[in-house]
Amino acid sequence: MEVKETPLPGVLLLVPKVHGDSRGFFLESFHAKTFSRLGLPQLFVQDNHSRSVRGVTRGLHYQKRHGQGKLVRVVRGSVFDVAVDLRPDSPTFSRWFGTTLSEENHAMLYIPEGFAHGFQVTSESADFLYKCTDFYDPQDEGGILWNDPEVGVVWPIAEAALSKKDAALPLLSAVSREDLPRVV
Ligand SMILES: Cc1cn([C@H]2C[C@H](O)[C@@H](COP(=O)(O)OP(=O)(O)O[C@H]3O[C@H](C)C(=O)[C@H](O)[C@H]3O)O2)c(=O)[nH]c1=O
Repeated sequence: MEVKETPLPGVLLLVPKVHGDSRGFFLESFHAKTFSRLGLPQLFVQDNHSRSVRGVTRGLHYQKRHGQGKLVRVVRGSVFDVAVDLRPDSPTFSRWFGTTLSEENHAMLYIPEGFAHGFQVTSESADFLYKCTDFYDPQDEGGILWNDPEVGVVWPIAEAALSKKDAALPLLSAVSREDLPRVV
């Protein structure tokens, strides 16, 4: 597993070793001992799979009190994946980091609690899989608008296809401190 730090402390880019042969390839997408060695969580309690078409932008989401660490990857197609630091006292508060995750590069991103997460599909369709360190709690959801100018994410596709919920998310400046992710 190749591990690269990002400009956001705690957000890590992970590229698993790919064992290719005439049949195709094999890779380990998660290994508790490797994660323990990297200081990453070993316990993920929920796996998710979403499929989206080109231009769909999901996010920027987080959970307020039951923050979810997320290990995200793409098994078909490609996305531009983004993490935004929403830890109020962090020196990188409101800073974002983005990278392409795809079936070609096999790259994974680990996004800790305290960050908003979102992605935009850059292929015809994309299958997005991720592991979460806490359970989904719809009453605990928070989010900020995908194109909040204060955050300034540079998305590959200007015209995002959004859910009604995401189109109505607030700007970061309108989110009170108690509605930001709780940092344990
Ligand atoms: C997140 C989630 C959703 N759902 C149900 C609720 C809705 O009936 C349906 C779609 O939910 P939503 O529109 O919130 O899905 P996304 O827009 O992909 O939300 C996710 O988008 C960004 C990228 C994230 O990182 C979060 O994991 C999550 O907020 O799935 C569940 O049953 N379990 C879940 O864990």
